[in-house]
Amino acid sequence: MDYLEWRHVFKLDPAKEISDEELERICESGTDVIIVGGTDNVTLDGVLDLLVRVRRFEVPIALEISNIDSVTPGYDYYFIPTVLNSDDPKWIKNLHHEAIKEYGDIMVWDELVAEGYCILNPTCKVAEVTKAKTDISIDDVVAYACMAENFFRLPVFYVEYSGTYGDIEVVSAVKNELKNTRLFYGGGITSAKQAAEMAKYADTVVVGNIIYEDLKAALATVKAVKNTI
Ligand SMILES: CC(C)=CCC/C(C)=C/CC/C(C)=C/CC/C(C)=C/CC/C(C)=C/CC/C(C)=C/CC/C(C)=C/COP(=O)(O)OP(=O)(O)O
Ligand SMILES: O=P(O)(O)OC[C@@H](O)CO
Ligand SMILES: [Mg+2]
Repeated sequence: MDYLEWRHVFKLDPAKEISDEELERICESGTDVIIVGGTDNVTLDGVLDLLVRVRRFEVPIALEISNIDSVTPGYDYYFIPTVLNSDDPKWIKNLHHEAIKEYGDIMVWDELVAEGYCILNPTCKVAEVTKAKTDISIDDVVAYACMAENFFRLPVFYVEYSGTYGDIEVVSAVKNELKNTRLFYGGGITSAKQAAEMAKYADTVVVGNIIYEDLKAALATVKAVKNTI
């Protein structure tokens, strides 16, 4: 699977506006993939609009499913989050159970990539929605990573600080733990310097909100990540 080689990801939120010119710069930036995803106001219209517009370019496109009503065929990959540090089974496995019961027969399993999320910014929307337990120690996070890799055998463990720059100690401890599962880091990257710092530990660095706030700064993260070994 190509995602094993991705170093840099731009995450586009289907609930937010982006002009054709800005989108072209993102798609032609040298990023490895565009992931389409967000927490709320994710609609089928928004998901289809980005699919059609990004398809004009060569970059692969993945949908990170946040609700079942906005899923459409046509994406290269489907990323399925399960929030390991949520206290509500809905976000760990119940929505997934419902989806598989309803659509299991038509699913193309090879296109699906399960992601074990550990959400660590207490004030972000996704933490609030999924009732994530964010006040946890580094040892707790490392244990979730170990669980993702060795117990559930998930291909991706996602350290999520959505909206705020994360703790490098946490990311580095998780990296030391993981052998096969890929480490995605996302949250609060606003500069090339921060992107390069996280790229020292994370296999894949995800850049989201800054696209909508400072496109030039967002574009600079691509080279920063790619140049970090
Ligand atoms: C070809 C075809 C149609 C195939 C698909 C078949 C199919 C139906 C497959 C579904 C398989 C399946 C098991 C689906 C699971 C369904 C589901 C709804 C699961 C729940 C996923 C989940 C836990 C969502 C919670 C939210 C979450 C973790 C979202 C990820 C994105 C994220 C963290 C965004 C960050 O938030 P953002 O919006 O950026 O925040 P700000 O606005 O504050 O920036
Ligand atoms: O939007 P930011 O804070 O860059 O976070 C990226 C991504 O991890 C969100 O799911
Ligand atoms: Mg966002």
